[in-house]
Amino acid sequence: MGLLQDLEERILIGDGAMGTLLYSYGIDRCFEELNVSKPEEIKRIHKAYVEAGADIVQTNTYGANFIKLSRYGLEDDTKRINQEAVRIARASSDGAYVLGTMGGIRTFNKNAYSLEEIKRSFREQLYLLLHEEPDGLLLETYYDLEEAREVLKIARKETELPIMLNVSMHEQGVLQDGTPLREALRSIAGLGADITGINCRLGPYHMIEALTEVPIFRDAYLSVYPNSSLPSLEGGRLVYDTDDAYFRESAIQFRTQGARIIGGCCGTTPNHIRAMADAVHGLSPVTDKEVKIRREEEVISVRDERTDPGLDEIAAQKRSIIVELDPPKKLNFGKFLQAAAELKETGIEALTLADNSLATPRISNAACGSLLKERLDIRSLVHITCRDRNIIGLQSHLMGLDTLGLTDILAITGDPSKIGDFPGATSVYDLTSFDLIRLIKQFNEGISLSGKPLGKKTNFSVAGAFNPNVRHLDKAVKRLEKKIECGADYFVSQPVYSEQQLIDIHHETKHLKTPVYIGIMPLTSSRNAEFIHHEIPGIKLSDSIREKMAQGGEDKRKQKAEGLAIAKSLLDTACELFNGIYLITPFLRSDLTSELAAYIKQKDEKRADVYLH
Ligand SMILES: Cc1cc2nc3c(=O)[nH]c(=O)nc-3n(C[C@H](O)[C@H](O)[C@H](O)COP(=O)(O)OP(=O)(O)OC[C@H]3O[C@@H](n4cnc5c(N)ncnc54)[C@H](O)[C@@H]3O)c2cc1C
Ligand code: MET
Ligand SMILES: [Zn+2]
Repeated sequence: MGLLQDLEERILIGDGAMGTLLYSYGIDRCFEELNVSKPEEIKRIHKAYVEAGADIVQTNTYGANFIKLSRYGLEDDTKRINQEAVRIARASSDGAYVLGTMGGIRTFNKNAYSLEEIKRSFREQLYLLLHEEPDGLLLETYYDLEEAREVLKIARKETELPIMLNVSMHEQGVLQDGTPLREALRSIAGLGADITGINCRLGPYHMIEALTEVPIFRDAYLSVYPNSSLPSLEGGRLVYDTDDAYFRESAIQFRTQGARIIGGCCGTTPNHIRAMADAVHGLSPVTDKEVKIRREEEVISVRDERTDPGLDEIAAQKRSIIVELDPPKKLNFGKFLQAAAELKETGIEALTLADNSLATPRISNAACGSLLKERLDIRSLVHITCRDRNIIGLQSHLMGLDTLGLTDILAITGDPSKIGDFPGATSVYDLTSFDLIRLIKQFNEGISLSGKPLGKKTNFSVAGAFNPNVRHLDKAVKRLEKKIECGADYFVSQPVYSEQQLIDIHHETKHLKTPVYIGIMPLTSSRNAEFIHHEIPGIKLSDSIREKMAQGGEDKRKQKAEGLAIAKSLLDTACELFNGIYLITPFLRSDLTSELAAYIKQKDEKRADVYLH
């Protein structure tokens, strides 16, 4: 009898975790490779599950695909690892069905691998498994519905063997893109999976609750493979609680919810499987159930009114000056506040607050922005890098900024940590700057990264970074276009040190509908000029600028005067071409940027005079 005919009659028991039982071989090693190096061990585990009552065993091939094996340099062994896996499972199955297992690749980050790469890797493993003639396929732990659908289409085309596809929920009843579980499973059944359900990430409680909202489909059986519990971290290892009695009770409830295959995922052991097999032994499958109607989706229409126009809106209409003032590296806040107050007097629109620029810790810019707002009524443009926070931290930070009323954000990748004070520090990069811009705009719709309602729509206006100091300006502009597609409202550029470059940038960006704040940073000394010329990638100062700065010698007043004269000359051109001016304060020298801001104001007033008379 085949698996599907058997399922018509009765509930079948799946096996439990493989990976968890192999932790003793080292948490960072490739468990699938053990099919080749320790086949007896894998056999022992399969046998233990069959003895415990599993009707179905899955091959130890969860990550035996090109993408995952290449993390261990084992991609050339894909064939052998998969071949051996089916043979081992068959040899230890004692008549239980053997399913060739393939695991999902994508987690929350769709960009980590392209769909094409995933499909190629999947196809290879699929053919290898099918060649060994398993009794069916198990596609499991799919967090990403798009990926699940795509690989299922491939598998369905290639084989008539039974296919089970299990997704993993982001949270109870919802996938990571916000799709309700019910819809996700329905769509999988619609693509021809014979069995569909859930596995991993959550334990029995949330899976039972989630299944109450899922009907018993006509065209596919339901499956459920819970984790044993939430894991805790002990001595660098994930440790799961085990409670067989709880699993016995849970199996009864899975049956009530219409599950036709009941197994276990991470943390489960043969004891859990035995408990569940005993619990449903001899009980007929449930074919009818009352489906809980999902509570109405929370409708979010609340949005705080914005009191100020966005910095993009201002620059679209008139001169707008923003000034970067880096949060202090030390806990003395006085000089920073004093500089901010001085700059405020010049009538600038906002201060921009870097996020640990040059990968060096500074006082949190959210704290600085909040203080500036409260004490000096200054608007802040808060930079956010993708370097220092994972997607949990980034979302928490965004919620915090909204709570503090800091609604202007510059979304950037961040300087590489190896240039900073802590060269060995890990860099997170869960998101790219494109993803971060998209995420912020999603917050403006009141929706978190996972598609969960935030209870309120945020009101962020988002800038992207623009680095024109590259060999191919057109490529940099293409990045801007992509950032606009992601939702960027305007751009803020790296400093520019040549009039011709200002003209070129204007020419290349004037088709964009979003304003550009062009960066101008006064030079402070000849050494500073030489450093920028030789050590900052992409920036080349003209000979005449370097000579002028060199003429200042060691005389601080002369240096200042030269630096300001050069910046003013650049501003003469920049102000003709761009409404948005971004002045960068070097080393908290707000005397320099204050003077430049005043210079622009004066020029603009003069120009208005000319225009009026
Ligand atoms: C206005 C401004 C403010 C900044 N503030 C901070 C800050 O507060 N904290 C901080 O740590 N860093 C800051 N940076 C530095 C910035 O994060 C780094 O320069 C980073 O390497 C580039 O990030 P991005 O967001 O500008 O570029 P992205 O467009 O996200 O670029 C990401 C990657 O692509 C590369 N790239 C960009 N353009 C091109 C191109 N044309 N061709 C090929 N490759 C390209 C970049 O080198 C980078 O590796 C700031 C930069 C700017 C312009
Ligand atoms: N079924 C596989 C195992 O138990 C994968 C579980 S989900 C990461 O190892
Ligand atoms: Zn799992």
